[in-house]
Amino acid sequence: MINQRAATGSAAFHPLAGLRATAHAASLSATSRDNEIIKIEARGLNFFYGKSQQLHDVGLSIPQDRLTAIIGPSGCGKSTLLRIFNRMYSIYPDQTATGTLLLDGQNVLDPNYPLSRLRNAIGMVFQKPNPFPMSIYNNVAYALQHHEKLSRQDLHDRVEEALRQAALWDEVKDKLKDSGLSLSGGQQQRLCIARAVALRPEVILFDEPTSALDPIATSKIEQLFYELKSQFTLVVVTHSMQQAARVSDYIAFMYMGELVEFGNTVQIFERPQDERTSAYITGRLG
Ligand SMILES: Nc1ncnc2c1ncn2[C@@H]1O[C@H](COP(=O)(O)OP(=O)(O)OP(=O)(O)O)[C@@H](O)[C@H]1O
Repeated sequence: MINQRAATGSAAFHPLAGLRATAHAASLSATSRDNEIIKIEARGLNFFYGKSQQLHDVGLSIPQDRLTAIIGPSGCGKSTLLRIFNRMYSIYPDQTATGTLLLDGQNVLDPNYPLSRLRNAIGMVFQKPNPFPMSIYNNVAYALQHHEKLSRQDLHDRVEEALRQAALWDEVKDKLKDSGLSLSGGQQQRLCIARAVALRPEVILFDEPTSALDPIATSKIEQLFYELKSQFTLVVVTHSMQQAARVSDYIAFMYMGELVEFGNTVQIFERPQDERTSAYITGRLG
């Protein structure tokens, strides 16, 4: 595997199109998806809400320690696909997924696959920041205490580590006992990210994580993605093509329940292979 981290970590932005600057583009074109370690792989994935099929034969490979953006018009199935990755749909009795979904080569749709393993491996951050109605400290400590037996000092260290990873520590270190709900929207979302990373998952799913935030808060979260992907595989559903161009290494373009195209970000924007992808990124579809 060719290591792209150095290039992605320092990536500047293309002044016109929002695509990353030349150095990063060169590294992407020199590295095909085949050279990546695949973290999640879907094969022949179908999804049904009751009898209504909303995903059709989806296949894709999500590389480890990269950011993959899922884009496409409203209702094309982006969130539905994301929620299969952690089997979140399975709490609803009428929702069914068929096909194969491999996490590190093991099929998580197999009923024998331990849900606890999936919960440990995959964290999720939602569109609307949803801190628990408790202190900033306890928002992060709560799940940790239930997952692991930690001494008081170790718990504190893990909370601090997670808040630092979410780029929130400096803003909250003097008010850890304040309510999580007293923070701004952007800070609340970073608190939710801290809550997710504290459990040390391998993959973090983000469902439209910035669509409820202002541009400055959005920009902080986008910067954070660069830090996080050195340790976690990130999958981000976004409505914003500009955001996908700014932050992603790979893009999955969906249309009407199908995965139309998957490729590295520069290829998708500069050389889309499918007419529907081309129409979407140029604003003719959507
Ligand atoms: N609980 C549900 N029951 C029945 N159909 C649903 C349900 N949730 C979503 N759908 C349908 O499944 C399709 C895909 O929805 P999904 O939310 O995955 O799309 P999306 O691409 O994430 O959309 P958006 O960008 O608007 O959030 C849509 O046609 C939607 O109406």
